[in-house]
Amino acid sequence: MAGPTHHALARPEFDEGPKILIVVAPYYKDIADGLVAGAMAEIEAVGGSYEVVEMPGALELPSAIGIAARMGEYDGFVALGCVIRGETTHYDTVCNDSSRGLTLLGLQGLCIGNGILTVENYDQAAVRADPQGQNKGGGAAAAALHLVALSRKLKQQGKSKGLGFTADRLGEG
Ligand SMILES: Nc1c(NC[C@H](O)[C@H](O)[C@H](O)CO)[nH]c(=O)[nH]c1=O
Ligand SMILES: CC(=O)[C@@H](O)COP(=O)(O)O
Repeated sequence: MAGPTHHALARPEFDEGPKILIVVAPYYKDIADGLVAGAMAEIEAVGGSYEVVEMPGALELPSAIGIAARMGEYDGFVALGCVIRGETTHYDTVCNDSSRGLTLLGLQGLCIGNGILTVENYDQAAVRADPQGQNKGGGAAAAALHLVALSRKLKQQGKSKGLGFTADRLGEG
């Protein structure tokens, strides 16, 4: 069923292309491939670069980002995967804990786009993963890029005002 159109922000602009880590769980491979394609295109569109790492399932994505963030190499992260409801309550665990993990990392200052689909069936996932469809991979990348842009802007403002910037992000300091 068609719903209201979502408003998308204009793409942020960068003097220096951001380096993004795409962390994907190819638990449903075709779905994951569509999500990654959409994310790659969005990052390329702003002159950014990316690397891709795979994890077994959505539950591993927050941990993988937490580990990678400690390297201090990436400006932002995109978490991609798909959770389809099964017969047991495991669906709720995977959906809720993957989302909670990403949110907690985000609140610590990491720039993360959440592109983990949480759906009832494969068809719902397919239309959301398709870069020519709902393009949720591209949307997750766009979210990460907007956070990177905000982070850089605020750091720059801090510098121009002669303020020290507190290195309180994971992987800094
Ligand atoms: N059921 C789904 C999973 N389950 C696997 C978990 O994410 C995790 O890998 C396992 O519990 C080991 O820690 N993962 C998905 O990405 N999608 C699912 O539908
Ligand atoms: C996401 C899930 O929970 C699913 O893959 C697991 O299915 P089930 O609840 O039937 O074990």
